[in-house]
Amino acid sequence: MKTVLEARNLNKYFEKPVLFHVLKDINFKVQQSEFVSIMGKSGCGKSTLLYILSTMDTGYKGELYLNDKLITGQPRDELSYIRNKHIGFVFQFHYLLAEFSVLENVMLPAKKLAEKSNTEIKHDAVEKLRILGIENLANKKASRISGGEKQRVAIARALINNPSIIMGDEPTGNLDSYNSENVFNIFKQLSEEQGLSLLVVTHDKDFADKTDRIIEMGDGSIIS
Ligand SMILES: Nc1ncnc2c1ncn2[C@@H]1O[C@H](COP(=O)(O)OP(=O)(O)OP(=O)(O)O)[C@@H](O)[C@H]1O
Repeated sequence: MKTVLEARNLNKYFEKPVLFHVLKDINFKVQQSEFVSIMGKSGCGKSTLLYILSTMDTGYKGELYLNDKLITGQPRDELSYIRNKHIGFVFQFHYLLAEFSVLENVMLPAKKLAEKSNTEIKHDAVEKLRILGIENLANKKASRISGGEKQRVAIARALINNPSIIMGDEPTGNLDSYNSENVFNIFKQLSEEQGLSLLVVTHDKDFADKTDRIIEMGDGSIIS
């Protein structure tokens, strides 16, 4: 089985207002096609960990590998490239551009990467919308669709560059139970059918119980 993401001995300290050891010897792997959730009480360090795993925060000790490549210590522009190319993000709030169409929103990360023509990007974006069952929304303004639809558009946008892993920070935190289940089913399908790995921070026990594995954090450590 191929390892997509690996954290080795991650430690993180906040220095202000007082020295605080927020992440303590975090070690884990996420395999290809694996759907993993991270749970733990408020303040135990989940967001801090996700910020490091997503390559946004470089102020930590230990090593981070993506597709067996050492990420730690890479220059800032390389990290930005890696983030855009290999990691898809889905947040609690969708951060779609309200005045842009659904299709334009989905195309944006691929335009930023600038490895394909506009025609190819458009074709890919329509394909992602089709996978999510919302190709009929392509030309609607992002401000004119429902909350559940917006989150599906956000997932399509996260998929546009064919990432190795999708990271989610409370992706169902703002949704009702019907739409939460919908998002879960989409993630499950992506892992099973497209071989995508998923790593999702959630407070939703029902959601986490259905994933392949739960990483339980407590007080900055992995406790199970
Ligand atoms: N920039 C910072 N400086 C100092 N302390 C911080 C900083 N950011 C977070 N913390 C502290 O680090 C700890 C972990 O915070 P973090 O946001 O990672 O927790 P969390 O598990 O994601 O919580 P929640 O579930 O409420 O989102 C908390 O005690 C928080 O107060």
